[in-house]
Amino acid sequence: MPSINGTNGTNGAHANGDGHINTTPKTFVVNSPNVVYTDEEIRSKYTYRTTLCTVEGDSYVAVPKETVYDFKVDRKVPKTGMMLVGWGGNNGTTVTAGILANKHKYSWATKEGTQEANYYGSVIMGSTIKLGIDAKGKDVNVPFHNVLPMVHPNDLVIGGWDISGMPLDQAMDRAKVLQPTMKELVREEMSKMVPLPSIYYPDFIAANQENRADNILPGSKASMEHVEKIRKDIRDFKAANGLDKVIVLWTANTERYAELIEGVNDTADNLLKSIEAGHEEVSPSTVFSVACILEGTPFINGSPQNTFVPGAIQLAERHGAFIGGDDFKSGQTKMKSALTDFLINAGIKLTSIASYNHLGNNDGYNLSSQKQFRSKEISKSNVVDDMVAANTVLYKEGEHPDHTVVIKYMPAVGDDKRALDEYYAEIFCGGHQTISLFNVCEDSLLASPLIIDLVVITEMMTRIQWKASESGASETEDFKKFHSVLSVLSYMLKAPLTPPGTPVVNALAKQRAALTNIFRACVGLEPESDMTLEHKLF
Ligand SMILES: NC(=O)c1ccc[n+]([C@@H]2O[C@H](COP(=O)([O-])OP(=O)(O)OC[C@H]3O[C@@H](n4cnc5c(N)ncnc54)[C@H](O)[C@@H]3O)[C@@H](O)[C@H]2O)c1
Ligand SMILES: O=P([O-])([O-])O[C@@H]1[C@@H](O)[C@H](O)[C@@H](O)[C@H](O)[C@@H]1O
Repeated sequence: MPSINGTNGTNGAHANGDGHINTTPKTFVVNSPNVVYTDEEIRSKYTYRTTLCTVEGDSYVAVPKETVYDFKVDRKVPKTGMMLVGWGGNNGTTVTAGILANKHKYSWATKEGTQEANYYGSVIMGSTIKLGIDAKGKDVNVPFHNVLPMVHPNDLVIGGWDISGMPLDQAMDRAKVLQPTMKELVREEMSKMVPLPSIYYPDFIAANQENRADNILPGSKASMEHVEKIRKDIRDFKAANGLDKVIVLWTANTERYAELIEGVNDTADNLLKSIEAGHEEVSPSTVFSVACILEGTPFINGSPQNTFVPGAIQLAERHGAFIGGDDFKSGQTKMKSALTDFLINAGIKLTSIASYNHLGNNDGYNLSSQKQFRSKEISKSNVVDDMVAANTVLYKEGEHPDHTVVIKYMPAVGDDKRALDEYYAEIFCGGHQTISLFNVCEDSLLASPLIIDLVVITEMMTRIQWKASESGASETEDFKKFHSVLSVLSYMLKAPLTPPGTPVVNALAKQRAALTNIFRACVGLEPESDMTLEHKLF
């Protein structure tokens, strides 16, 4: 029976960094009547169990509910391109250099000794999931990357756009993120990477970015020419590199919010008309999203602005194109979504969060402009809403902790953001707990692995289809794709975009569990409940 394997999954012994030979298996196959493997695909029959609650009188009645789904996973790992908007920025250059260093298995001298390339900070490449238990009841864990046949980041072909035409070796120097010894190893390859010219509508990003804008397409407002040029860029990149698939990800500057205007961006047709008419409220990121949707290329937004205006979401749904966002959840906010979850679920009443940071990179420079800061303030502030609303014991309807977000631009610290947070909470019988955090986040080194996770998971989602078993659908047809809005990406994002009308989950543990358990379901495995009854009932 074939074992599950990513392109680089290994099942054999391998040496750890310290030379220790580890013989623990890294791949697995599920032996179940509900799972069928062929060379082309994995089919699984999965019973999804939930509890339906209805109010009767002054109480709930909870009824367990079962829905049986068929999942189908295409096992062929495609040759995949990653096109970054903002490729010449701190994140774009850092993720590119990091992938090259891993691909070539580079190591470099640092003051602490020799550093090997790795994918630390990537949930897919750097973490494991519990597969089950062995005969002695001991947990068995396998690399997350081997749960399904995913693209290996080493195999990604990288390209993209930037309003700055600086070749990537120089842009990497401008970013001031990576060790010189590492940069020298990738410099030659990076010097041959030059961003494609991009669209630049000055009003959407800080005026202080104008000096970078030397690599721009004609036109300072939305147009169908811009849409078609971006579509052609994607097709040309795909053809030039013999790619099966391309994923586009926005890691360009944070834009101001676009005003939501009826008749302009409220529907797909109105948005297309507004682009045609060059409406000034259509942002570059929305133009990129429309181009990708029309090209059938998944588009992910790593920044906080409202790229996905209602018309863009409707267009994605109409075309069955995948979109996801918003705003990488890399350090300060990731901590917030974990700490808030822990405090509130421990019955501790969080009453205020003071969330300050300063940073000195170009992102911080752009965010020093109020309109761009406002986009970030929104994404950083809403991250606790679901956790607060879920605890009606601590919080009355509409009650929530005070929450302040401050970001300051301090050039001296560069990409090494300083996050200072104070969490203030009420505890037992009038007590208080004050948690102060000082968290130095090397922002681009935290964001780069998230870019990889977003791209690899998005590509994987394009190869998963489902149908409700009772739907009467035939064995071979009527399989459907997941909804166009990939809320499964939420773990990597501050302000997760969800299908219209569906709830937003920000709690970090729930987000990871959703991703893990959906992938487990695709190979017919139950969610990991952590009940470990085998260790309690004996
Ligand atoms: N930890 C993190 O670094 C982190 C976390 C969450 C979100 N973000 C967001 O990711 C984005 C990138 O962060 P960064 O540190 O790389 O910023 P950066 O300023 O270094 O890079 C942004 C790049 O985008 C380019 N650009 C601007 N407008 C463009 C356009 N219309 N088309 C193409 N390129 C364009 C700029 O020239 C620049 O090279 C920012 O929006 C930031 O808020 C970063
Ligand atoms: O660390 P995190 O909150 O996830 O994300 C970061 C913010 O703390 C920072 O203020 C901002 O400049 C970065 O773009 C990024 O958004």
